[in-house]
Amino acid sequence: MVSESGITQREWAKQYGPVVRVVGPVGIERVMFLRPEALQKVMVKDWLDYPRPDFMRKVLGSVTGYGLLTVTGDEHRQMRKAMNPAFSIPNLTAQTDMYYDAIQGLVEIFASHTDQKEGKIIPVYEWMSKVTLDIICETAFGYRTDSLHNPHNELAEAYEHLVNLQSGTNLVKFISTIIIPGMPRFIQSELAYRYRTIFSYLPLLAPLATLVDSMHTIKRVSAKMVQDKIKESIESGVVDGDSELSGKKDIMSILVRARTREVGDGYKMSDEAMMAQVLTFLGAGHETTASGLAWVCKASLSSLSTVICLLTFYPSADVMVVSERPVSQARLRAEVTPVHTQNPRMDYKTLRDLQWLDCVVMESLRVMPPVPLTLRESGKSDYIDGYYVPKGTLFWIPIRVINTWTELWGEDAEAFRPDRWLNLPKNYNSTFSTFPFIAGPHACIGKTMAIIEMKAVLAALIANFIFEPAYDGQEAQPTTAITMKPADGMPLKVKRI
Ligand code: HEM
Repeated sequence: MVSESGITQREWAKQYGPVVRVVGPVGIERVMFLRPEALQKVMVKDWLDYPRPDFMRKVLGSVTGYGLLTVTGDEHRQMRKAMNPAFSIPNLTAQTDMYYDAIQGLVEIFASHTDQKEGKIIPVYEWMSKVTLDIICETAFGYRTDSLHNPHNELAEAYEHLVNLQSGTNLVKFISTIIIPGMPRFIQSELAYRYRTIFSYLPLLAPLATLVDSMHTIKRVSAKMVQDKIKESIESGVVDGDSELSGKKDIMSILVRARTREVGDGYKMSDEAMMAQVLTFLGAGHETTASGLAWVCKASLSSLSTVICLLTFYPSADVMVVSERPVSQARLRAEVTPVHTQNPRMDYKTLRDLQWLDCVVMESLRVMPPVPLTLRESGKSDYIDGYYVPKGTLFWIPIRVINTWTELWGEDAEAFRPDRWLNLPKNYNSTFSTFPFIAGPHACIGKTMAIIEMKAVLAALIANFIFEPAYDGQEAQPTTAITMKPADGMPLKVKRI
């Protein structure tokens, strides 16, 4: 069993093909399907019959609240309908400029840390985490965190502790405690917070001490953000019928304005649901984008690091051949620099239309998806892809395996090769051939925002800096847990251009 996320499943797919069934230690059946028709049935057509498993909702709920990421059925449908307008293209277009104060801060910090000759080794993931936290707080809540300049920002510190808990062992410990009846409610209580240090003395419960402590801070800050938004909307006299784009453009302001209208069948988002969305956006939209950016930096910012990265991820002779193709760095800088020089605050449309930037970001999300795997459970017995799947079966939705399936992407499927996006495989399916944001009613609501945000940060970095491996033989070290972040914080040598 390989510990890196999605790798074991990939080996199984290579050995057994697109349908794999595993019987676990206590007889629990797990299955994995790769073909588009099977994914279409489970994730799109019959999605209500294949919900997220209960334990997964409890784990996610304890960190991201009971918002869009955890609710299901009708409640999910209503909530999603209420939230979709806040993620519309016109709104994203209006929001893109809000990314740039944080991006400019990041560029200035990197510039002050580095020079043109020697460069300096910078823990890239740490800074990606700060810039994405500042961007999500600004765009989602109109709240200035400025964790880039404030190393002790309480929200940034709380998330750092929480994210550092991510490991396969901690996840197993956490799942086995969270399924105890009453536990999800208990760990959110004041009592658990007051006596949290006791957890650290009990090996199975030790990670809970950090979780309870961090979540207490995150919830306190989040509650203040929601209260401020509601107060602001009352003071500014939000009236029924205000359009999404009138007034403030952050997502919460739009949701507060949307509360003055019903989305049909009498649904209006409660204060509690608003609070859950804050936790959801912070939990789902921050670490994922930070990891995505860290991987794309490693994969694309210098031809040298691209070679090393390819050798590291995929140490095979084939890949070495691939890495000798004219690759990303020079091409990306040549594309981005003239546009960036004209206007460093590139708008939505410019970022969307830069072709090689798009290839690089999409290829990185394909090969190193920040969420490498998710789960579903069958609520009914049925045939899928010709196989009988009984009710109660656990499904791996093996995002990383789907993204690098040789049957579709060819023999070099695991190689980072952005130019494949200029000539997609004949049987490429835009919904099911790459799955970093999954598909169907539970598909990532922040997909377009995440891609545009990654492009904006990457474009600013590539126009200003050269990135190289921090040391000879540097290897990519993906963690194995819910998200796939670099275990070593991804140190890279950064030089000013
Ligand atoms: C590169 C960055 C991102 C990646 C790879 C990513 C990936 C995903 C994936 C795989 C899911 C489905 C999880 C499941 O159902 O098992 C998801 C759901 C979700 N994501 Fe993202 N995400 C990213 C960024 C964001 C951002 C920026 C936001 C918000 C601002 C966001 C908000 C959400 C929400 C609310 C859901 C739940 C959707 C629903 O069930 O209706 N994500 N994301």
